[in-house]
Amino acid sequence: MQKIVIAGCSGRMGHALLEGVFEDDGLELHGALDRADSPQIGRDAGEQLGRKTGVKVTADVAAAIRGADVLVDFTRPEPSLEYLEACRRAGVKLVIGTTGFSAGQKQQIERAAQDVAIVFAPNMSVGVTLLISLVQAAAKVLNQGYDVEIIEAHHRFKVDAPSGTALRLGEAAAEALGRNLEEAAIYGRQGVTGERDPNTIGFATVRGGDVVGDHTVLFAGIGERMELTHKASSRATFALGALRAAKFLADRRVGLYDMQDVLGLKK
Ligand SMILES: NC(=O)C1=CN([C@@H]2O[C@H](COP(=O)(O)OP(=O)(O)OC[C@H]3O[C@@H](n4cnc5c(N)ncnc54)[C@H](OP(=O)(O)O)[C@@H]3O)[C@@H](O)[C@H]2O)C=CC1
Ligand SMILES: O=C(O)C1=N[C@H](C(=O)O)C[C@H](O)C1
Repeated sequence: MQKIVIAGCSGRMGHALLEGVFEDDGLELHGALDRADSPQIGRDAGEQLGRKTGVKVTADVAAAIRGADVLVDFTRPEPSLEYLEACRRAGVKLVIGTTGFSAGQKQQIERAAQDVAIVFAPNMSVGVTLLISLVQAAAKVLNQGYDVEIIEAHHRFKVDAPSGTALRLGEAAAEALGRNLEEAAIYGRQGVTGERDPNTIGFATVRGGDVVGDHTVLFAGIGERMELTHKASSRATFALGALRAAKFLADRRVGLYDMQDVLGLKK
């Protein structure tokens, strides 16, 4: 039985993860973290889902992870890095699904992975993990005369843009095309922009309503265009992927992994 701590347990993904843990006989809810000023602190972690778990929501990370196997984090970059350091010190493995990290913050995660095993991925769904490989394959063939544009749509509550997934898809395309995404990326256009630079990779962001998460990678040439699209219709897909990642970590002591490692898609 793997002992799981859920960080951000009162959030949208927190609830999906709790449901996933309740339905999995191989997993046990060991701890539940939320922000110190959350009204859920001190309440049973299952209360909002009509369940009694015996685990109280806390902001005390050291107490929550004591004796745990894996912390699963879907929060914000700042608390995520705080949990990362606590887990590194305590030898507790991590699944990090949070997005919106800066380059420096991502390096902090890389460094921590020298001491503890971590799965870090901006999208834990099987479909998007496969999409990353498909984009790499497509970009290698459509490497001349095709403009690459990435379009994503999410719910009105999302706080970071472009999505972590869109950025990862951009990295996959850039790598396959021999480009550096930092130099190639164009985040939105306005005014007299001039003709499109063929070396760029464009990003377009849509926010509205309850869209769970849509991503399209467009390869647009003269006379044809190809679109690779993934649409998530439930957060359960991300939660199941994250819990699969937690199980993958059972046999790993240190190292930084992504969902392609978890699904065995790396050559
Ligand atoms: N990798 C993947 O597959 C996926 C990644 N994500 C990412 O996961 C993250 C969370 O998404 P979502 O669940 O929709 O977001 P929510 O806002 O619904 O949940 C975030 C949770 O983190 C808590 N939180 C926020 N700020 C702090 C803080 N300073 N300290 C401690 N806890 C805090 C929130 O508490 P409170 O409600 O009290 O503010 C809440 O419980 C985002 O970065 C999102 O992009 C989302 C879906 C899939
Ligand atoms: O915030 C969300 O909801 C999601 N965030 C992730 C991202 O930024 O890529 C993954 C998913 O699309 C949902």
